Amino acid sequence: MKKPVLEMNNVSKTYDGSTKALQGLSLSVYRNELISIIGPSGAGKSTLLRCINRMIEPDEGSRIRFDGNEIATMNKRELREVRKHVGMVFQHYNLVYRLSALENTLHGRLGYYSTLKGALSLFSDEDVKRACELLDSLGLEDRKLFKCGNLSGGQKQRVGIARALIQDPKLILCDEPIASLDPQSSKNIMEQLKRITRDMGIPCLVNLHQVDVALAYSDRIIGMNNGEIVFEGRPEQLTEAQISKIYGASIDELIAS
Ligand SMILES: Nc1ncnc2c1ncn2[C@@H]1O[C@H](COP(=O)(O)OP(=O)(O)OP(=O)(O)O)[C@@H](O)[C@H]1O
Repeated sequence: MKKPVLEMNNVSKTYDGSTKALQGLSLSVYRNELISIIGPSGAGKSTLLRCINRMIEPDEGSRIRFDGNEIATMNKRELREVRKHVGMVFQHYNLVYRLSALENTLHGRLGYYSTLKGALSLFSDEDVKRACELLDSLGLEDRKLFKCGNLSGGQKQRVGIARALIQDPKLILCDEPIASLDPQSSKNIMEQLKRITRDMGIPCLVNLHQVDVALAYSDRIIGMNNGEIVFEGRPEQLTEAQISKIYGASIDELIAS
């Protein structure tokens, strides 16, 4: 039987002792899967992604197995080791704008270097070569030495993807990766994520606000409402009634809003 890369069981997150952002949620993620997470604002999508690599600490009793290891109870050193293999792509890119696309990409390797070498940017020739190849493969061959602050939104996000890929990730988490992009750039980024999933076998878990994008690119869609999974299935299984259940509103209301 296929083994999941990520297995979440009974994961909860309560903020400030009262806001139940995640309520006993379970989810398995397999290789070669692009999974979209959709749901209204406040449903818990970002919290879910951030609990996976413990950028947010889940509640006690939550179980998160990644690549065969239990993350929820790991110490800091073990967690650092795991985080090396979990790439993250952010809505606002999280790039250092005064540095080049190449330097930002190389930052994805920092987990593999000593603090001193990293601080001095002493990256190996091999890593520099790989960073260049990744930027080439993402259509940024003529932008490698551009400062990231001077790149377009779509180009910035492709640098964000290159930085995630150079980590040698076993999983990529994307928190609203297209929320700040125009439709053409959004399409390009989703196609890149699809290519990564299909050709490199790296599963991507993607938070999205656009149902049409989720339908077009996902192998599986997770619908969340109020910290719970209220739909899980293939795009063709997502009916209008299911969409209303996820968003707590009719399709007409959603289109009008
Ligand atoms: N740091 C925090 N402290 C307290 N409450 C928080 C914190 N972060 C999130 N929440 C609350 O947890 C719930 C889930 O938030 P989360 O950001 O995960 O939702 P989301 O589905 O990603 O929303 P959006 O689509 O608007 O980004 C919300 O009620 C939110 O107000």
